[in-house]
Formats: sequence, C-alpha cells, structure tokens
Amino acid sequence: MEKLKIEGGHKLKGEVRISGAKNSAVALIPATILAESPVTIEGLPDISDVAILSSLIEEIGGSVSMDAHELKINPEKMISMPLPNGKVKRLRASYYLMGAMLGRFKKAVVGLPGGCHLGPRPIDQHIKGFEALGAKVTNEQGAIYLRAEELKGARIYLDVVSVGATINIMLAAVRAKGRTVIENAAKEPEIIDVATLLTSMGARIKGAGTDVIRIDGVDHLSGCRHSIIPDRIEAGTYMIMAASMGEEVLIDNVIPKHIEPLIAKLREIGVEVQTNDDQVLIRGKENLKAADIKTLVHPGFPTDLQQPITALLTKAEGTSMVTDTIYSARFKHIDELRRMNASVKVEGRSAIINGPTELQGAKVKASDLRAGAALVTAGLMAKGITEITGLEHIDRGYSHLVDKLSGLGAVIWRERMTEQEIEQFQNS
Ligand SMILES: CC(=O)N[C@H]1[C@@H](OP(=O)(O)OP(=O)(O)OC[C@H]2O[C@@H](n3ccc(=O)[nH]c3=O)[C@H](O)[C@@H]2O)O[C@H](CO)[C@@H](O)[C@@H]1O
Ligand SMILES: C=C(OP(=O)(O)O)C(=O)O
Repeated sequence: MEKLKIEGGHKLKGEVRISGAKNSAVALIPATILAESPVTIEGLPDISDVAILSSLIEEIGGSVSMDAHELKINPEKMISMPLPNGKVKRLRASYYLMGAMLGRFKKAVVGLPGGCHLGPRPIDQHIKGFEALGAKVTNEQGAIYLRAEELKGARIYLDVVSVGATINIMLAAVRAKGRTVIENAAKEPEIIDVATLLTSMGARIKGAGTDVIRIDGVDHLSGCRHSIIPDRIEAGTYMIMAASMGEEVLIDNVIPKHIEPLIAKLREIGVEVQTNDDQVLIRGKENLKAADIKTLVHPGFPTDLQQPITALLTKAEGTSMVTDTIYSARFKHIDELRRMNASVKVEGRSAIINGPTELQGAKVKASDLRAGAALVTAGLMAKGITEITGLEHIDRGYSHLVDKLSGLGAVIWRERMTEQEIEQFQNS
C-alpha cells in the first residue's frame, strides 16, 4: 500500500493534458458487450476503474487488448456469466453490466455496485427502467437478477434525474423491440458520448443530451471505433488546483462548454480564466473572494467538483457556503480539511467555510475519490508536508496524478506505507 506526500507552497506553472473521461469510459466499456464484432475505444484514462471493468469483460469471455491508450474489445465469445460478487463491488459503474448484458443476452446477474460512499445511492430508477422494458428483476443476497423473454420498448419517466439510470436504460433499450422514450433523462456529456458509441455500433438514438431520449431498438449491433471525450471533472480539478497555487497553467484537451459553471464560479471568486476551443488557461490570484455554490444536475455545478472547490475556498476572503443538492453525505473531506487548519463546518447539506486560513500540512485520509482531490488541492496550498492515505480512491479517477502535478512544478510523490501505518490505516 502507498501514501501520497506533498510539500506544499510550490507554485504551479506550465501545461497539463487531460485524459479521457472516467464516467464515459466506465459506460463505454460495458456498452461493447452489445456489439457482435470488435470495438476499439481511443483515449481511455489509465485508472483503476478502467482496469477493473476490462478484467470483468474478460471474466465474461470477452477478449481485451490495450495498446497505448487504445482498448480493443472483442465481444464475440462473451456469455452471460453471473457476476454476483468480487470486482463488481469495487466500482459504481459495474451496474452498466446489467443493462448491457440484459440487452444482449436478455439475462444477467450482477452484484450491487460499490463506488464512492456519499450517502444513499439506490438504483431503483435503473430497476424501474428494466422492468418497464419487460425484465423480471429480483434482488437475491445483494445481487440483482434480471431476466426477460424479450425486451419491449416503453415510455419511462425517471422520478430522479440519474446519469446511471439514463445510460443503463439506453444500453438495454437499444436491443428492445420498438421504441423506448426516456423522460426526465440526465443530460451529462458522458450520456452523449455513450449514445455516440452506440449509434456508431448501429443503434438508433435521438435526443441524448436533452431530457427526452428516444431509442428505436435494432436486432444487431456491430463493432466500430470510438474516441472518448475529455474528462471534465479531471479538467475541473486541475483548474481548481491551478487557481489555488498557479501562476499560469494551461489545461489542454478540455471542452470548455462542459465546465461552464466552474469557469463562472472561478471568475466570480477572482481567478482569471481564458478559454479557446480545447484549452483553458488559469492565472492564479492571491486575493480570492468568498462565494456560494450549489451543486445541481447537469448543466448545473457538478457535485464531483464540490469537494475540490471547498478546499480552494479556504483561501478566499469571507464566508462561502457550498451546498450539495445531489448527495446527502458528501462531506467526509471536511474533518480532514479541519485537521489542516481549515475553518469549515457542516450544517445539513452545506459546508460553511470561513477564510482565508493558512493551511498546515497534516496526515489525512481520502475517504472517496473527490475527497482525495480536495486533500491534494489543500496539500498543494499548505505549509509543510501533507500525507494522504486512501490512494485506492484517487487511483479510481485520476490518471498519472503525480506525474501531471510534478510536471507543473508541484513537489509530490508516492511512498510505500510501513506495516504499522497499514495497520493504523485499516483500524481508522
Ligand atoms: C460512474 C458515474 O457516472 N458516476 C457519476 C454518476 O453517478 P450515478 O449515476 O450513480 O449518480 P446518479 O445521477 O444516478 O445519482 C443522482 C442522484 O439520484 C439518486 N438516485 C440515483 C439512481 C436511482 O436509481 N435512484 C436515486 O435515488 C442518487 O442517490 C443521487 O442522489 O453521476 C453522479 C452525479 O452527477 C456523479 O457524482 C458520479 O460521478
Ligand atoms: C462519485 C464518483 O464516482 P462513482 O460514481 O464512480 O463512485 C465521482 O467520480 O466523483
């Protein structure tokens, strides 16, 4: 096991290239199950979620080869192998195996997913969608069993705007008979990316990226080549880090339209942000102003950037309030920020931050992926050394974090944990 160490106070300068989007990658890989010939996906991020999903694809009989950042999956010999336990529990997006296997084989057994613990994360809307398409769905000892004689298109209204449910229903519906209409669908760019791949495979989908998606089922889907979109959350994280310690940082391979709410908020707090077609330039400023932020469904401010921006706001003058309307308990980073001398408290679904405070390096633990990003941001700003454990969370979503930050001038490195540290970590 390793820990991350950061010597704070070093200015960031230079250029960083953003990887392919985690939340697309984790849906694109299961989507290949639906094709009956090889699919190549370009630009996948080098993260553990991609590695785990690729090995799950192998477990069900797919062949996977990775060449540079190109993943080639041959789905011809796949079978609907039950996956009730094991690796499916290590990430959230294993739930996409349900929709994809149901679409292709009309049956699937998949354990309830893992992923970040951010409060309750039910999958009732996914199940409602599968049932509307004609599947019988049961939960047996923590695994979801799905079976259908045949899938039939249906009109499905999502009670909650859900990224996962929208994509999962799309995966099953592309192979249903007739038309499916998903109403109150989520509108994230990753949904458009998955629809683009499915369309290249031969699916008929209209309206992805709006709140009504129409899908006309087809009998066969076939292989294709697809290039993934850049990760707007990774880009946003580097923008926040650059705002916290940057002189001039150019973030390359970004779609600025995908991160407009962050750009607006950074400008509001006093950061200079310039954009062109696929780059964002951030010029950090010493005197930042407090701001209120509310996370909302897309195109509102993304919940996945709530934790990193909370760390940045410790540097802003005045009182900021960050409210998460998507998750009820996405505040595990706050106690750790307090260890680093931040003046933050949680009231209900809001974090109230009083700044500016000078952060101090400390030993802290990443409880989830974006809590990790928040602690790295804080570590870059803090006086002295910050030591972060819980790297398995950070590795789920940040490709080559140490190399990318070192390239910008940060002093950051990974170190092996001692036996005693591992024991303390496991008991904490
Ligand atoms: C792999 C992936 O893409 N993860 C992203 C995805 O997660 P995920 O797809 O799991 O998140 P959802 O959009 O489904 O969840 C949004 C909200 O709806 C609730 N809900 C969801 C489904 C359901 O059946 N019932 C229900 O009540 C959830 O508890 C949550 O409060 O979108 C989240 C919200 O932008 C992001 O934080 C995650 O990074
Ligand atoms: C919550 C996240 O991921 P997941 O849904 O995969 O747990 C995230 O990417 O911030």
